[in-house]
Amino acid sequence: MLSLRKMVWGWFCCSSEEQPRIRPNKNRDYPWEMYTLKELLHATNNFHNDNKIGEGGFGSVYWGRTSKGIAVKRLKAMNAKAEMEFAVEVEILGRVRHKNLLGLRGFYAGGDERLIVYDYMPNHSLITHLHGQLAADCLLDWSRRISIAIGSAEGLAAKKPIEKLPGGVKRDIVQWATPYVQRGAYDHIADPRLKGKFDRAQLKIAIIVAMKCTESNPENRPSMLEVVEWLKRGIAGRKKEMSLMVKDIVDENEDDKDNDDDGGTDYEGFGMEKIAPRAAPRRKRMQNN
Ligand SMILES: Nc1ncnc2c1ncn2[C@@H]1O[C@H](COP(=O)(O)OP(=O)(O)OP(=O)(O)O)[C@@H](O)[C@H]1O
Repeated sequence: MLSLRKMVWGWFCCSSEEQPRIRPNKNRDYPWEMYTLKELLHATNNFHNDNKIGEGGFGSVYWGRTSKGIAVKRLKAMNAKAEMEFAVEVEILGRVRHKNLLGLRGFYAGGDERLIVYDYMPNHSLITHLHGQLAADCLLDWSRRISIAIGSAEGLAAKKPIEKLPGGVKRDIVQWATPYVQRGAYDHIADPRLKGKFDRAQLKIAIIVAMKCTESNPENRPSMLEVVEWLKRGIAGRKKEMSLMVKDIVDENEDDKDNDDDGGTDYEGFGMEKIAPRAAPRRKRMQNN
């Protein structure tokens, strides 16, 4: 992965010409198109605010119309990080076609403007369905949630090489769940809106896999192919493996506590704010699941 990073860095970092260095490859390794700025300005009504459909860490996303609906991400301030985001996104997403991965249609790079063009996804994001404005309309039941988890893992497994999360990001994602895992109280981690309607064995494996994926040491994390296999095959025949994984999680948590000298999380280098860890939930009755 490092070599890929360097490669794309080299392509973009020093580029100040109007023409981008990436060009469509005639042998079809790269199926993306190169758009002109004029085409994308026209499609998005000059990036009109009414066309804006979202905002991410690196820029705004606009709905646009060409022959079909497109979403155009317009990167804000061009700096080294934004160049990297652009290069990695075009290079990695552009190479992979998978039914569960957002299709990258093409890009524009010229001067200070970096635009990435995707298929338009009309059904909103997963987070909108789970916690946002659509959460009240229709509850995603357990079987749909687990099939989305498996589908996402399959999509990520297809998208290789993929960078592993750097160490240190664990707490914000799953740290709050650790005390429950230590006590085997998996039910407490489930979304209360499911009202207990979930497959307990699947829930348990999903939680353990999520925790393994965020281990501090990237080398201890499973590959996405392993994740797919665990989520699909479940606990059957691997109880021992599961209990070893839980032990690892508990041990790692103890190590984290020992190394934690200021009570905060070290996000330096990730462009994220320092966030205080969530308070451990009050101890409840032990549950064996
Ligand atoms: N292809 C798309 N179709 C429809 N809406 C999209 C599309 N791509 C992005 N969006 C909307 O724009 C928002 C911002 O997307 P963007 O990819 O910039 O950021 P992100 O994935 O949320 O976060 P990050 O910047 O960290 O990658 C999304 O949350 C979504 O609502």
